Amino acid sequence: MSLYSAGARPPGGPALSCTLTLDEHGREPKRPRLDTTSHTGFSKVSHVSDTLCEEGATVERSAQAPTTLPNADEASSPELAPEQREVLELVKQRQNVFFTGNAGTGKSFLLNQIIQYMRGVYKEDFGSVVGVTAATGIAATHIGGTTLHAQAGCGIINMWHDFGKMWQKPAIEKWKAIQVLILDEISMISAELFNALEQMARDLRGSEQPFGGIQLILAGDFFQLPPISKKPMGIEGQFLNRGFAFQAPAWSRCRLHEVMLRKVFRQQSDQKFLRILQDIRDGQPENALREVVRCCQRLLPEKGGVKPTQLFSKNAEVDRVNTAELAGLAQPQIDLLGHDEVVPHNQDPESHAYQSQKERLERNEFFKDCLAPQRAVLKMGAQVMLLRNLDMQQPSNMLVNGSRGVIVGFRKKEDIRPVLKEHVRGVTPGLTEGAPILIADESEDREAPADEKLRNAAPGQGASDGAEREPVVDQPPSSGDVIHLSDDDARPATKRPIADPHSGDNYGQQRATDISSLLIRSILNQETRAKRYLDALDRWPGQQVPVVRFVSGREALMLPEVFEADVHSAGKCRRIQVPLKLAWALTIHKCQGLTLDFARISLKGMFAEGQAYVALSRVKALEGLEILDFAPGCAKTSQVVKQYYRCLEEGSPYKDNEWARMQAECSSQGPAKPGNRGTPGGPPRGGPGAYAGSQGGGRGNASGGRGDCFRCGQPGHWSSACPNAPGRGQGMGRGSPSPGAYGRGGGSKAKAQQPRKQGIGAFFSVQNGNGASQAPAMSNPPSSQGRGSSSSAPRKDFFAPRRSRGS
Ligand SMILES: Nc1ncnc2c1ncn2[C@@H]1O[C@H](COP(=O)(O)OP(=O)(O)OP(=O)(O)O)[C@@H](O)[C@H]1O
Repeated sequence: MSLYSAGARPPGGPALSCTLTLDEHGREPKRPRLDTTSHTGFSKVSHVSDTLCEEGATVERSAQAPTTLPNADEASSPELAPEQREVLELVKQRQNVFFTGNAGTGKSFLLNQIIQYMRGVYKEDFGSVVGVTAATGIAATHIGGTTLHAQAGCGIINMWHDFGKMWQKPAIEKWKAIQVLILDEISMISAELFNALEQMARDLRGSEQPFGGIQLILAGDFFQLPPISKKPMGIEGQFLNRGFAFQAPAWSRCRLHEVMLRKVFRQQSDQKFLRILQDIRDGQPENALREVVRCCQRLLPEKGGVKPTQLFSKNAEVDRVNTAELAGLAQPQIDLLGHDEVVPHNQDPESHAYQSQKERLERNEFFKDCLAPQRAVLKMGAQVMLLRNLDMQQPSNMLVNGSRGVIVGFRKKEDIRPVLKEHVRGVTPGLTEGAPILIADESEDREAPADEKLRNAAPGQGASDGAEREPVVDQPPSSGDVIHLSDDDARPATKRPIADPHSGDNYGQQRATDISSLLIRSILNQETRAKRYLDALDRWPGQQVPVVRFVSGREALMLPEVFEADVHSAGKCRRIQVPLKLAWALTIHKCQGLTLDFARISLKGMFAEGQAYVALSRVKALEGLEILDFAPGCAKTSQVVKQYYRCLEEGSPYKDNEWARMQAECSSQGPAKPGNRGTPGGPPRGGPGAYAGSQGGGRGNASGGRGDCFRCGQPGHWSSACPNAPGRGQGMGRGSPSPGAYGRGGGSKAKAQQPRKQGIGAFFSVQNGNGASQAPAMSNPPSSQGRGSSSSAPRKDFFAPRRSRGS
């Protein structure tokens, strides 16, 4: 089955042939379409190749997964564009799909449709069977998912051995249960990560099928932001996050049906802007940018009191703008300090191990990098962004990491505690579903005007001492069913009962109702959850909890959340803080995936390929765009990506030497190449497993284990025939000898004589075309002699011709 459209020549590519056949169900294929009103410049609208049939290869799914998903009414959306429908069909047929297209072609929109469909199919199992993920937290917000890292259970990968976390029980269970993996913004997933996860999925699931038989639904646009690769620090085992996902051997292994979405929805009302964006995307930005600057270097007015979102390339600019905007609000400042703590693995405070783990944890970068600031400085009216996913079980109510809103009030901790306590006891005090939200208003009863209080406040008060200034009780922007009480709702109930015209409650009940109705819905009557929030609230030093009205119209109390990071072989770092960040300005990396009505964009300091394109393509029309500054050469396009898309258009396999180059880079710095099974002598080399072993206390030394099974660490067999692999008897959870427990050698296939200690180290290998495991490209292995170099030539599977694209 092949679908091609006849049409114009792709930029730099040959004219496309037109081959249309009926599919295997005898359906007429979707007609190729060229949308003259909003074309992306690609002549081929859809590219679906089905070499699974052509090559006689079938992708085996896990036993419990049906081969074709049933129809679910939810997904029969008449609004989908033809290519979007094409993708949905493939999804229903349980094919692996990658769909791409210009910014605004509805990739995330379609993912949401697919997710809705999957919910209909899997019903209550949806959460465990379908992994909804994106490359970044913010991108995940648009599809109600989580980051790929969180779903995978590996967290942020700094070292190859971090993949070892996936051998912990919860992660293994997740990987075993999952049948579908949805991943948005694939452009930001590196080849190294994609390859590693594909390998890990196979190992964890005990299946040699691509991704262990999980159905893959990948979306993204490689012309947008690339993966953030890391600077080599000369550290053994450092994970550099290199390459585009399509450069990974795993990409071709997954036999993806590639579909190009062609209709741009976002800018469909502004053809001129659409052409400009296309030129920038194509790598011909000079005239296009000149035109943008000519049209848009002017001040955009506020709309309904809302300022345009400002986009910058760097965090420093974002912070500067947010701080200035906050200062411009004539409202008292509320300083909320977070609670930081560390939890060493070792539980004996007298022990040396405890002390050293504690010190390591205290110095950990988590406390610098944590999204939630140690000191959150907020005001009424501040534009904020949510840093957590909340109420994910309720699609209509969902508040996701990245949701933007405005602070409309504060509630006192002392008023919230009793309400939470009631929920811990399973009682919902005074809560009526859909009860009106009560918000304090400025009143004649107030002791002093807010700004007067601010003037009276001692210099520095509330800034660093953890004591908040008086909360603002100003009238927030109004919303339909909000009742503005002329009182501070924190006032003791006995002092001034106020009748609620809707419920007739007195003030005391009303206050509880107010707080209850503002609570994250998933707390209601869920004792454990309520208890967790109560614990966090008690440990958090702040006294005022912000109420945020989100763009969706929902208002919610932003109770402190626990932000936590696992630090390998040391313990946990923790911060308890309200999950909010100022958001008048955002970095361009944070805005990928957003559609903005109007934006003020700085084109200065762009450092990544695709960055200018991402920034500019957020808005719908030139009239909604203000350019702050401009630097020549700000719009960069990746030549690799251009070539990849050319191949996609032509239906030819994409090949480059990048994967091999990454490996050569390793071997040039040391004689061993990743993937080699050990050479006698020397420390463990040759792959993350080896580094994990070495980091994990010198396991995998010269004395043993080279050539050990990558799965169980035992000598005498290869991982592909591991008798201890999951699904072949023995589980691989904590406590069983996990591959990560052992270092791996490089070089020869000599079997180790001595199994090493067990533990949860890292393990990671790449399967070559013959099913033999090899380690992936490593960065900066220290040079040493005696390491194998037998695989210095590019491995066959890295360059295996992709299945034909059907022409
Ligand atoms: N079939 C459709 N019908 C109506 N509107 C659509 C459709 N598909 C997408 N849209 C709208 O087009 C806009 C852009 O969609 P979306 O954000 O999903 O695009 P995208 O391809 O994911 O963009 P980006 O690559 O920039 O993240 C959204 O406002 C979305 O609601």
